[in-house]
Amino acid sequence: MKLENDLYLRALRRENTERTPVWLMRQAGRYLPEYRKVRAEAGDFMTLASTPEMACEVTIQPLERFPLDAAIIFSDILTIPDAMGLELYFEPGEGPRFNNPITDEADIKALPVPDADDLQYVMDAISLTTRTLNGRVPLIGFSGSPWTLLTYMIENGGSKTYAKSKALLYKSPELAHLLLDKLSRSIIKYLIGQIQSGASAVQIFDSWGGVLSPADFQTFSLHYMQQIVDGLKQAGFADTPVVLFSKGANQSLTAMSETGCHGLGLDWTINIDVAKTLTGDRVALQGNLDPATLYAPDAYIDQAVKQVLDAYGPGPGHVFNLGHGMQPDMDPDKVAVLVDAVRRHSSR
Ligand SMILES: Cc1c2[nH]c(c1CCC(=O)O)Cc1[nH]c(c(CCC(=O)O)c1C)Cc1[nH]c(c(CCC(=O)O)c1C)Cc1[nH]c(c(C)c1CCC(=O)O)C2
Repeated sequence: MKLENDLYLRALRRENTERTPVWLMRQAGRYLPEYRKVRAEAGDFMTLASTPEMACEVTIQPLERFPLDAAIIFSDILTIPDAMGLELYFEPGEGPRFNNPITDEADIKALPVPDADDLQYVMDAISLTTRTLNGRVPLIGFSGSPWTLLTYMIENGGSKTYAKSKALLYKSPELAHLLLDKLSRSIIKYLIGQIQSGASAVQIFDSWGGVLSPADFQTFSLHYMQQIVDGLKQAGFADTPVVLFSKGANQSLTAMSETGCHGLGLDWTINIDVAKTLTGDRVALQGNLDPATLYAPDAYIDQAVKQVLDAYGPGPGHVFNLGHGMQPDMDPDKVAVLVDAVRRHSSR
């Protein structure tokens, strides 16, 4: 499909753009009253995510308010563990949980590697959203990284210490590798299905890559993201941009830039000019305003946006974003201020 606005894809390919494209992680969600309305009609999160008409509607909601340069399909990273049979649900106020958590070695050995068909509702949501967008902006597909999905599966939800996940890595590394390998094979199929359904680029959320030491990050996270980048290329999707976002893993940015991915997402704890030096001209960079900046007065947001743009400089390969996702208590009007600031300060 011919895109009316392909700034995001051109920036990921490090081509010159007339201004810096912008989208925001978690741009659809609870900070938008129109999201909360559809969410209430759906009843629970999985009904919302697995009903293509609803997923399409909430994907497009932020684009109706703000002139964003990309949409990201409304779904969740935990759809793969769900399709593996763990049965995802959300406990209000407690975050994600599984009805069938992993309890022992046999559970890991018995896990299937789902096909894209086993996540047909995601494929249907992507095709419907691509058709509805009708070329307005690119649609981003996504998945969790193998390591980040492992943590949710092993901890049965979020964690502060990742004690069970790390114990698995150190006590039973072969079992950890078996699980990470099953996850990366599932993710390759899932992302191929998403691209075939209409996604123009894919992002891998390695939200908890930063809780590993750099050496463990290499062995248990980056190695498997590399398999995914290679797997997509081998399957004939070398032209579809892949963005890796490992939060808190800035020490490994150079290694990540050597995987053959197109772009790296940055959290806000590194200056983007430093990241540029570490990654050379190998990748585009996405980021990296501290999301908490959205709690600041408008003039502060405006200047903070300008600082990130100035630090990156005028060269190609920058996609503006936050360093992590939007929070439910953020004010939508502040997003308008941010997006306007990116457009004004980056016009060339
Ligand atoms: C770690 C992670 C998850 N999910 C995701 C990540 C990686 C990104 C990150 O690091 O923030 C990814 C995700 N989750 C969601 C999206 C939608 C697309 C978008 O960015 O707009 C994306 C890209 C929707 C969602 N996924 C979820 C919500 C909120 C649930 C709701 O509306 O009830 C949304 C909008 C649920 C979810 N899903 C997850 C958590 C921790 C939660 C919050 C639980 C809670 O606070 O109750 C796991």
